[in-house]
Amino acid sequence: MIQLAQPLSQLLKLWQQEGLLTPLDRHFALQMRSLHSDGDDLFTLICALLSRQLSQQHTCLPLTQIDSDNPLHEQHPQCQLELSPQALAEQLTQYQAVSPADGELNTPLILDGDRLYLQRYYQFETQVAERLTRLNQPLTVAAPDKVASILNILFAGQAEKPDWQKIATATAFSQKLAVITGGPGTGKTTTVTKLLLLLCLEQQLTIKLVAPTGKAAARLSESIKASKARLAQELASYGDELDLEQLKQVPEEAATLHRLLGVIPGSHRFRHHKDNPLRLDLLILDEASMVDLPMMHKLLEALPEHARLILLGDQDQLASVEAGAVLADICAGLKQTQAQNLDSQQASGWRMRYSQAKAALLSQLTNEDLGAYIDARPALGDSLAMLMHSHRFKGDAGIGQLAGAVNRRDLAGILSVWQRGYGELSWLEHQVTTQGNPGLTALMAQSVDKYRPYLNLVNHLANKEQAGELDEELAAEVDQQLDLDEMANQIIACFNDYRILCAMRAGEYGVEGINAAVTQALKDAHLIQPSSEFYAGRPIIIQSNDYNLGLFNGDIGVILPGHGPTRRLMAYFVQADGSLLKVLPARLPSHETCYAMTVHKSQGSEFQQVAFVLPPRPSVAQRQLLTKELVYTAITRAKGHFSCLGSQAVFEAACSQATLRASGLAQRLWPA
Ligand SMILES: Nc1ncnc2c1ncn2[C@@H]1O[C@H](COP(=O)(O)OP(=O)(O)OP(=O)(O)O)[C@@H](O)[C@H]1O
Repeated sequence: MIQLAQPLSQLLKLWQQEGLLTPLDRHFALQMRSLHSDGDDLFTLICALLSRQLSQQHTCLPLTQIDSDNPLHEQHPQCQLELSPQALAEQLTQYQAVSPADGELNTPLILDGDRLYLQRYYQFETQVAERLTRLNQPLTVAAPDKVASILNILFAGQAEKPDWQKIATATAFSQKLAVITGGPGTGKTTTVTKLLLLLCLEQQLTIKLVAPTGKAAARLSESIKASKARLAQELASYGDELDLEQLKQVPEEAATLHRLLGVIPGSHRFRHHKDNPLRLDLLILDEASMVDLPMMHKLLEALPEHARLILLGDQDQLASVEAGAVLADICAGLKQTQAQNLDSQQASGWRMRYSQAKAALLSQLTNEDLGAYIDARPALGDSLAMLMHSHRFKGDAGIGQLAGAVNRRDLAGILSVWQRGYGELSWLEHQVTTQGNPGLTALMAQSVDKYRPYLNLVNHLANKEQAGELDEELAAEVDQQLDLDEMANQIIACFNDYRILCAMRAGEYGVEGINAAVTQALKDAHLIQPSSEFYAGRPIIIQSNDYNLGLFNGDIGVILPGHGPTRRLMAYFVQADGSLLKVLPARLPSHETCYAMTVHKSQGSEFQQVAFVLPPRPSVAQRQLLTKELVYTAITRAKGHFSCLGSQAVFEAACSQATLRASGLAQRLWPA
């Protein structure tokens, strides 16, 4: 059944040394071998492969994807399987540790068709699918004509036909689950704000807004506030027809998911769960693409049975850092092959699928003809709404064009966007020689220039600090005059104008190398004085959760002189509600400098200007991480300017590779 060049325990060690397995993968396999089999090599190998899948953020091991000639993808294969996937599946069910999906499920491993799961992940996946399917149900619309007339006012003067924002609002109003997806600037927040106003006009609901990170929650609050202000202006002339006072009732404060679920310090469990559900009628979750399968499971478990759920996000962005690609799986049923793609509005490769009843109701509410989108098997389609048209990247603006071409994996299109010479795009070419890399030197010069306004503000504040050290009374006076908090807010906002995003962590062109290089360049330009670990102006990113302090993985802060006569250095963070959190540097959980950060960590954030760094000569392992979702996410973090330090070959190779996460969720939600 299995051919090995050496005893398996030696091979496991070798594979770990070669980076083909993590230490955890090897230990898991050895543990399972000793607990659940009498040293069976096939079983042990399969356990190692399953654990490796989980380490690579897949939720299961599809047996059909195992390369029987070279299961570990080694350079010189040392292991061969002599079983077809079917025979392997049959063999697996012989082991006591494996049970079939329709069985008792009290074994550590579950085999569902050709997919092998850890029991826990099988349960996460099936329960998430079951709850989403249960949420996919229509709500009674008591007064459809009234709702239709309000929608007409909310979406008056829209040129787009059909008006997908209006349809999305009607979908979310009339369905217990709504998933509103779209790229940056397609109007997700605008749509949700109009929906919230419609709900406030029609019903009394307890509504909560959440996002996966503090940064994303803060941005959601800001966007909703801005959108409410725009809406108030747009609707000013409709005061007789709409009770505009209700706009004030539209909630705008967003919390993090952790905060909503109630963190219990020192525990992985949350205060809210199945037996202590959240107290709300409607939950709106933004940046849903960042939520992994286990977290989505926890959230759905804590959602009270009667509650409605709205997910917002961009299905084309990087999948979650941990296992699964939940939002992409939810949208999977709308993905079309070229031949099925009948209509230019959905030219992006997506097409809506409505039941007859839903299409009729949506047509009644929106006066849009949706007959072309009726599907005999709509599955989750009635709950989905996709916004395709970006209002941010107007006309032929470069960032939007580039993001679109990358998303379509259109290499000729990508090249032509770069060649058109848009002012908002710039390319820095790697020219690595023994003398150095002029491309990197140019990136450093650009970064000194872009971080200069931020550091000038910091130094302005630090100079006041010196005045404080000299004289306590004067310091107190300066405190009053200055409103330090306001200044800290300004400084953090200024820091967020520019960011370097790296494809990877390690190496000269990863976050570590680029941070060291920028620190040196800023020091040479006399903008910072990094004589000790903490210095005024050092930006930091938190790397673990500290529930007591209220700091979470990915939170970004800056080190600044604090209040009071001593003006000790403090780390300042803007929290989800916009308030400032100040922490003594010595108390910070693990953190690192963040002039540069990974693209993964940048999800949920936006910057006026982004510089993206690709490695000049990626290793085999690094190449696997370079995907079109990574490049798309990096580009769409930029609002005003995007530059890339790279080489054409690496950029194109990354854009040619799409992320594929093994999961059974899409099939459960969209049965064939
Ligand atoms: N139908 C529309 N017509 C004109 N402008 C619009 C329309 N919808 C949205 N906009 C504008 O586009 C910009 C982006 O809208 P919005 O913030 O709602 O998008 P979003 O999808 O939530 O973006 P992000 O993904 O960045 O959060 C806003 O300035 C908004 O005013």
